[in-house]
Amino acid sequence: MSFEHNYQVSSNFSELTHDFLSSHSIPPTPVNYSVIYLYISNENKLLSAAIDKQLKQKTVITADFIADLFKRYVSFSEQIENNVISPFEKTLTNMLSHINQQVGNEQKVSKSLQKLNTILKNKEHNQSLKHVVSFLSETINYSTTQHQALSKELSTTQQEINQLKSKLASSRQEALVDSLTGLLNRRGCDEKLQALPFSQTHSSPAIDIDHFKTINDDFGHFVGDQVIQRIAKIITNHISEQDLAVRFGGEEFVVVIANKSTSEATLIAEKIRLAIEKMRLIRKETNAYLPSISVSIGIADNKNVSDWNNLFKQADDALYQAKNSGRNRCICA
Ligand SMILES: Nc1nc2c(ncn2[C@@H]2O[C@H](COP(=O)(O)OP(=O)(O)OP(=O)(O)O)[C@@H](O)[C@H]2O)c(=O)[nH]1
Repeated sequence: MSFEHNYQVSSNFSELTHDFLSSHSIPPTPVNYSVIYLYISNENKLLSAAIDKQLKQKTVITADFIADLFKRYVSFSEQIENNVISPFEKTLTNMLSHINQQVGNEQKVSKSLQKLNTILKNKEHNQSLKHVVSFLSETINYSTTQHQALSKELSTTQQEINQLKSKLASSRQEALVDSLTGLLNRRGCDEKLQALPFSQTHSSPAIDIDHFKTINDDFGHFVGDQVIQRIAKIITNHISEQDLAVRFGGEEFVVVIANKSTSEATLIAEKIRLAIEKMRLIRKETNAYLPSISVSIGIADNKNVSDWNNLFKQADDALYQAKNSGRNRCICA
C-alpha cells in the first residue's frame, strides 16, 4: 500500500474523510480517521468492501465496527504510521497553522475596529457607520471564538497523535523483545543483524541449559522461569553493548559477539559458563539452595559460512556435541 498522491490529493481525501466522519456522526479520533481515510482513498480494497457493504445495508457505522476494521486491515503499525498517521499529521499541522494565522489576523482586525469604535463614540452623526463597525466587531469576535475552539480541538488531536505514535513505537519495540528475559527474541535478532555487516568477523555462542526439564519437574515452572531470567542476566553482564543476546527458544540462548573470532568468543563463553555454574539460587519458601545449574555452549564464527543462519546452525551443531560429551562445557565448531 503506497500513497504517492501529491499534497492536494491528500488534502482532498482529508476533507472528504472529515465530511464522511461528520455526516455519520463519527468523532475524528486517529483510529476512526485512519480507517475512513483508507476507505475514501480506496487504498485497501477489503476494508472498502466491508464499509460499502455496511452502507448498502443501511447499517449504522459504529465505533466498534471501525475498531474491528482497524484491527483487521490497518494494524501493521509501520504502515499505519507511514501511510495514514504521518499524512494526517501533516494536514493537521497545516490546518492548525492556517487557523492560528487566521485567529491572529482576526485579532488585528478586531483591535483596529475597537480603535475605530472609540473614535466614533464621540461623533454624534455617523450612527450608521457605528452600527456597521459594531456588527463587524461582533462577527469577527464570533469567528475568532469559533476558530480558537477549532484550534483547541485540533491541538488535542495532535497530542493524541503523538501519544498514538509513541504507543506504536513502544509496541514495535516490545515485539522485538522476549517478555520474560528482556533479551531480543528471534524477530528482534533478525532486525538487529541487518545493521551488522556479515563481511566482518563475528562469533556466536549457542547456550542451552542442562537438564532444565528436571528443574521444572522438581521445583515448578515458576522457579524454571526465574532460572531462565538469572541466566539471561549473567549472559548480558558478560557481553558488550555492540553484542546481541537472544532468547532463541525455551531454554536456549544465542549470543552474537561482534567483531570477535572464535578464540576471543570462547573466553567470554567460558566466563558465562563458570558464572552460571557458580550461581546459587535460594528458594524463598524453603530457604534451601537449588542444585547447581549448568549450561552447554557451542561456539562458531562466520569464517566459513555464508549467512547468519548457517553460523547459528554451526554453533548449534557444536552445542549438540557439548551435550553429547557430558554437558557443562564449551565446544568450538
Ligand atoms: N519454566 C520454563 N520452562 C520452559 C520454558 N520454555 C521451555 N521450557 C521447558 O524446558 C524444558 C526443555 O527440556 P528438554 O528439551 O528435554 O531439555 P533439557 O531437560 O534441558 O535437557 P538437555 O537440553 O538435554 O540437557 C521443557 O521441560 C520445557 O517445558 C519457559 O519459558 N519456562
